[in-house]
Amino acid sequence: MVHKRVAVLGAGSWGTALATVLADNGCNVMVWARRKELAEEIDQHHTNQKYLPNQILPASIHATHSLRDAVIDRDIILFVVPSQVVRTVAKEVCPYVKENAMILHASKGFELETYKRISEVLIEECVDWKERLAVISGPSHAEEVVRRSPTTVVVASESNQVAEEAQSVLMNSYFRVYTNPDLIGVEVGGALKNIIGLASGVAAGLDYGDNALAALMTRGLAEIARLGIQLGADPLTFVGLAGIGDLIATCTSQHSRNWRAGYLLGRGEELQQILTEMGMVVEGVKTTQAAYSLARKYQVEMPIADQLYSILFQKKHPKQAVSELMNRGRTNELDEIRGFRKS
Ligand SMILES: NC(=O)C1=CN([C@@H]2O[C@H](COP(=O)(O)OP(=O)(O)OC[C@H]3O[C@@H](n4cnc5c(N)ncnc54)[C@H](O)[C@@H]3O)[C@@H](O)[C@H]2O)C=CC1
Ligand SMILES: O=C(CO)COP(=O)(O)O
Repeated sequence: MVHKRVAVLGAGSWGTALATVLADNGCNVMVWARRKELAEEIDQHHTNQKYLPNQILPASIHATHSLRDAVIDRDIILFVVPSQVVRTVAKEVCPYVKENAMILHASKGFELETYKRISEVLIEECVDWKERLAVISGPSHAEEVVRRSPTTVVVASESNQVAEEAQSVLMNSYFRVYTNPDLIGVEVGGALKNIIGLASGVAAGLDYGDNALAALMTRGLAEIARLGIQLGADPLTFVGLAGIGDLIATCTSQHSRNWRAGYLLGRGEELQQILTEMGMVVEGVKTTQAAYSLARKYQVEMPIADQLYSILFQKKHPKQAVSELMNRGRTNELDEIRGFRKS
């Protein structure tokens, strides 16, 4: 295995977990943390108590508060910050990133102002990155990865060589990495599953059972695929790890911040209060806004996303939203998946 020099930009739960995988694989890892105290905690005490409590990190992981120092002379730059701040971080590091460095990202969302995918945002900020960029996605809760619990992910790139290089750097005995050429589908699947994760949490908060969960996941996947196909994705990607795989992990796990936020909404708590108390990124909230607009732009039906939008931003009662979903006009399952609908 080639031992690369990697910068991990973002010291939240997922950045720290991916840093652990890379350190286990013998890479020289430098994590960038926005807060100086967190950089010092990771660098000197080998912990990240806020995001991954009670976990001892490999002592070989170093951390810095300086973005410039983090990326200088690194072979791989891995972006793992919340989707809405990718552009700012990319703009700041672009001048310091080594020529030919591989650019990876693991963020799951769209940029709200532009509705762009994260790879599109990265390329806009640094056009040179286009040929050497890949995304990591799939069912991978950070809390389980740091325990070295068996996990499978997918890396997608338009360049097969870049995808295979990323695969060989990340893969190990507990972290199995598949490649996929469908960058669009993998990014869209990773982003949109958070909407259905939130909706599944709402259903649990309302004390609905397995039937409702199965309905949300199945019909949720249909609407993810409908929008994804319009955005240029390969439909088969949605039956892979970045589609159904991540949907299962998010909709059925209490590790999921999206599921938890949805659960509390279903229990009647206020969105702002939930987000403040959680203190972690809940990507599905902004992704629901993006999907609401994208569905209209591309004229795609996304009834679950639409109802979740009304719960989140228009104070619709979750039970009312469920009633409206159940009482939609009659339809044919397969026509809907294919995107055909009787008016
Ligand atoms: N946690 C997980 O298990 C997984 C998370 N992801 C994705 O990874 C991305 C990052 O998520 P997590 O690490 O889980 O988040 P987190 O909530 O654990 O931590 C957020 C991180 O972003 C930083 N941050 C917040 N605002 C910032 C700003 N303005 N500028 C720079 N940094 C800022 C915080 O300081 C913190 O380090 C998200 O897109 C998420 O969907 C993907 C797969 C698994
Ligand atoms: O993407 C994830 C697991 O694959 C993490 O989901 P949450 O952001 O909902 O915790």
